[in-house]
Amino acid sequence: MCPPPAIATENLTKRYGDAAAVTDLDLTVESGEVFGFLGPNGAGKTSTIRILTTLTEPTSGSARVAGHSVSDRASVVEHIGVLPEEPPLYEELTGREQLEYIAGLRGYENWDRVESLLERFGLAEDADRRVGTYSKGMKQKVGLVQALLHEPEVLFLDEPTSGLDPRAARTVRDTISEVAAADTTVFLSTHILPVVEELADTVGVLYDGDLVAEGAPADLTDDVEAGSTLEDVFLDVTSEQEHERPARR
Ligand SMILES: Nc1ncnc2c1ncn2[C@@H]1O[C@H](COP(=O)(O)OP(=O)(O)OP(=O)(O)O)[C@@H](O)[C@H]1O
Repeated sequence: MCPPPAIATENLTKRYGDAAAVTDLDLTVESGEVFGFLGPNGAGKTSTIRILTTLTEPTSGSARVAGHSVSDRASVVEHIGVLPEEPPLYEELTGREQLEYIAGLRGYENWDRVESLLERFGLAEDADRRVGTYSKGMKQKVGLVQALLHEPEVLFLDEPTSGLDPRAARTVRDTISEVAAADTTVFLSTHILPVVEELADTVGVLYDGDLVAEGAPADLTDDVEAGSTLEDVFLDVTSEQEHERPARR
């Protein structure tokens, strides 16, 4: 029997006043896959992620994550890890204290894993310095480690390689491959399309709150023309939409 999808939304809608950010979104992400969530600025990606991670409520429609309704915040939060655009960190804690604090909140006491992740992300030497003294990239790495520390079923990553140097970005991509190989579902939102091309099993393109293309990267690129890239798909789909629909806002 197939496991239930890791993420399933039905008619999911988010409005801010009169402005629609997400409109009747029907999205299914199968368990264990890496889903690349693309879309131009303002398409509604962050709003969708905020609903799926229970940070905001939908205006209408429904969503389930790891088998639980997003209205059941406690159950969803237990099964997910989140790296938002701005990682939530306590500047006054050291890197190690930050991770120990988050691990403690989750009742996760595998300190060896904390140490090995610090090592892996090149943070071990600076682990006893305050987070407030870290560079943007170091904060991003601590944010990622705290998102995946407790081995969540579903990992939400919003621009995970933002601000990282090439070596750190490589570590992040390798880490995503590894957690995906260990059956974690990864919901990956990024504008860096080669990362999606490398890692995603399925890609969805959001435009003005609607899902306008979805499929395996190779199928989507074949639909444009042989030899094209995901960037070509993105440009093709979004310019088609620009011509087809009047500005909604
Ligand atoms: N708190 C808010 N109040 C009002 N409007 C909002 C709010 N958050 C988002 N929006 C609007 O909703 C729409 C979708 O925004 P969202 O941040 O979800 O897009 P995005 O795809 O994540 O964009 P980006 O790629 O630029 O991060 C935009 O028009 C944005 O201005």
